[in-house]
Amino acid sequence: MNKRKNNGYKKLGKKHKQSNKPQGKKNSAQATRKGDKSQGKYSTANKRRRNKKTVTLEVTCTGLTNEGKGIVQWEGKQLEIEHLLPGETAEITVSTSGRYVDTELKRVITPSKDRIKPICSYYYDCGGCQLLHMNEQAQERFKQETIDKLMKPFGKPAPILTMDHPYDYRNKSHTTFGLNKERQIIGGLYAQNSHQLISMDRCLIHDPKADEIWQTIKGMMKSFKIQPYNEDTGKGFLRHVLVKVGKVSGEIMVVLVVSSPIFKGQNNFVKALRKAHPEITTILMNVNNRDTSMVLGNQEKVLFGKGTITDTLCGLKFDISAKSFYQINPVQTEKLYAKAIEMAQLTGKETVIDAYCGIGTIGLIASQQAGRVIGVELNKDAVRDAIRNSKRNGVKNARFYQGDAGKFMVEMAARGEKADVVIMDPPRSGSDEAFLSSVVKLKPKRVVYVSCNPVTQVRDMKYLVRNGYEVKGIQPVDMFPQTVHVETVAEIVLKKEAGA
Ligand SMILES: C[S@@+](CC[C@H](N)C(=O)[O-])C[C@H]1O[C@@H](n2cnc3c(N)ncnc32)[C@H](O)[C@@H]1O
Repeated sequence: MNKRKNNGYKKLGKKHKQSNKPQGKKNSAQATRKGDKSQGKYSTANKRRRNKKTVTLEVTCTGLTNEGKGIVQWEGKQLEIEHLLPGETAEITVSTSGRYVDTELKRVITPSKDRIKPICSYYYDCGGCQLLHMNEQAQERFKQETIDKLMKPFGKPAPILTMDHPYDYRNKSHTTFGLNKERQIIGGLYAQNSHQLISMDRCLIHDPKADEIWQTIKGMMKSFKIQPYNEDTGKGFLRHVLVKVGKVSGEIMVVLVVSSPIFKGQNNFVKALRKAHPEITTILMNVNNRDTSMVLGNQEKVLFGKGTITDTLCGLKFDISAKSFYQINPVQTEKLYAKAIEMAQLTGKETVIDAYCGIGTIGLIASQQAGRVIGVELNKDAVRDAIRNSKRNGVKNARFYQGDAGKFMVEMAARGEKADVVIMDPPRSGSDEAFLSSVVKLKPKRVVYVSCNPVTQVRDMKYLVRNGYEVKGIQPVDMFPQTVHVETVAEIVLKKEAGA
């Protein structure tokens, strides 16, 4: 789509493919069929490999990209080197083929004082975390500087809210299974940007209980004659295990994502899993028989328990379904939501729209200080959870609707309805013009924008600023320690002249 026509609402393309491994480690993300597909045709990739020229260089890192990669200059080009830190000199290899550039960190010659030995032995292969080679202060500095740089058009963000114990925080994990060369069952995570399975037994940011559970399942597979699913052949049964943990309630959901609805020995399997882990409160089977990188399919069956878990956040209780979104770091979520509610400046009278509301968490917390709350969310299961959560918490002034938030807002604006505050928390792709143009028509006095992707947030905030709003404050929250990701919440207010 034409960029001008689209006002910048388009996907960004990747110019160079770069892969780097430190200390001469082999490139772990050697593309499987699927991995290759995502980067272009096989023939192009093969041709590229044949024409590749490789040089070894000694370089000095001058800074970090927003993705935490070290920046070095070479022949007038900026190269991005994974796991290299500012000020470090290092030996790297640069392989070129046409316009493609591959880089690899071979050896750090003068290490930065910020460099630490990663405490995870899978770090350089896995790719799930990107900052384990930096100490905590350097991670904090990197995140703050990245957000400061991106948000510069709107003023200086507040200091990032960090986490005291930045491990074990993920309340949701999904594990994939496969066979190794000896045809033994392995389980773990995919290498970054690939479908190469990295066998592991523990992820330091997962809830430890979740890792124990999938390890048990892996151990049970042989005796229950359960084969791991093979994406290339479409054969096998168990694709993934999804575990959701209620950090406050202790309730645990296990979802067995399988390729077929026929689960032989299902009852005995459930019995044996519950015996090994009596702490599991519900077990589901999700059937995903599509050739897709999506974890969950549409068909779901409860094998044990109520099919949801309940957890407590900001003093309210929330039911969470397998397919519903729930923030993955509840400790930091409480800080994030507290900031969002503070920025909304509610007095008890306002009409608040909770857009992209998920299971209704922000809206229901806001309802305690608002006149009424209207929530809108695309995912049917999440809306069902939100309605149930409203009743469960005795909330009388909140309504939740299923649908596209943009379309919902267009219809609200067309009916001439009013809203005082819009709290929006879209997915990584950000919001869209339909939604934002309707915000401009509805003229809420305040917009509180929660985002897990500051790049799309900046794009959307620029739209609002061009159309009568100003950004009053930005609060980054470290919801994803050890990774490059940061959550931000922004306070955006209608300028007096625009509201008149
Ligand atoms: C980042 S989550 C936020 C959920 C919730 N606010 C929370 O804090 O838990 C984004 C939510 O937007 C929903 N979503 C994605 N696209 C949407 C759309 N076009 N309209 C409405 N909701 C959408 C997703 O299903 C997801 O629940």
